Amino acid sequence: MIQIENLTRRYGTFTAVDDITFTARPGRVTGFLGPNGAGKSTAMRMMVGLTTPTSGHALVLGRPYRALPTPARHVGVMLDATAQHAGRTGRETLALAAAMAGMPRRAVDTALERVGLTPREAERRVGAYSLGMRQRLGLAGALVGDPRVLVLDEPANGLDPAGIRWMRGLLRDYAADGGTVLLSSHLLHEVEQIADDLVMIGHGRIVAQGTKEELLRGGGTQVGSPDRARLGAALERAGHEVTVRQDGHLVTSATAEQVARLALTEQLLVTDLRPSAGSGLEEMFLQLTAAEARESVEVAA
Ligand SMILES: Nc1ncnc2c1ncn2[C@@H]1O[C@H](COP(=O)(O)OP(=O)(O)OP(=O)(O)O)[C@@H](O)[C@H]1O
Repeated sequence: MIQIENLTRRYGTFTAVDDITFTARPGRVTGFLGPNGAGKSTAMRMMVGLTTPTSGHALVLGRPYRALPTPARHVGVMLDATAQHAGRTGRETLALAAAMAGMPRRAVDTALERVGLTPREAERRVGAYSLGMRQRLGLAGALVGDPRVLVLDEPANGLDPAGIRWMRGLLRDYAADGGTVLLSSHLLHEVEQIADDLVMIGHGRIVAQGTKEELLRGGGTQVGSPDRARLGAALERAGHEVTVRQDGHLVTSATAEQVARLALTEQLLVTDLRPSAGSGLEEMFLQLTAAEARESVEVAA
């Protein structure tokens, strides 16, 4: 379990992480999603004691990370897979991580097996690894202490679709055994494939959070109609939120059935009616982050 409460980090007058609160639960993979510069890495660094919060706190397994005895036995951390020492072999890198976690040497082989690096690959220098192999090695380093919690910054970066599927399987199994996984990404399709719960941030602030299903449901209904203006007005009179998309479709908080009933009552023609979630999390993510950007422009103005 990771509990983040009112976590804030300022650099001078710039607020990188702005009062975020969420919980990553055991048995779940939580995706921490946001565009570049949204504050994900800063928040994760605060979770693992590398950056001091300006205010608020982050608890891992009920304690601040720094108060955990032998933290690597409790929390597996991968912040930057490209930062590994290029001159060491994969096995040496893991042997060091295992020693620091106070784990026996066989933990190295177990971790290598878990991430699918062969003994031969493990004998090669990290400098010769592809980005995908480095991600696997980074993940092995996080797993070597057999922790109950994983904090992974952009773990899918550089993985091909088969690699992403593999990682999804690994993290799902880990969560199914009761583990807690928090992973960040700036790519929606990655998180969509891997996570159960989502926390989206933009400009340091949380713009949406919930289960993936909840957030998809929250996408509303899209409707096409030659009587768009009248249908939009009728939906608003009935208390539903309505926005007009660039392609002229309405997106409303009403369900498809509510739209259909209203159109029938009002004698309006509907030419397209479907859950807006069909357009994927991506549109919602873009809308949310765009809204966040507009808001900060307004605040700044
Ligand atoms: N030490 C620092 N001093 C000043 N500003 C910083 C510092 N660390 C981060 N920032 C700023 O905080 C903001 C958030 O950065 P952060 O790296 O947390 O974002 P991110 O969501 O992880 O982005 P990315 O996906 O690009 O890694 C950025 O504008 C960054 O420039």
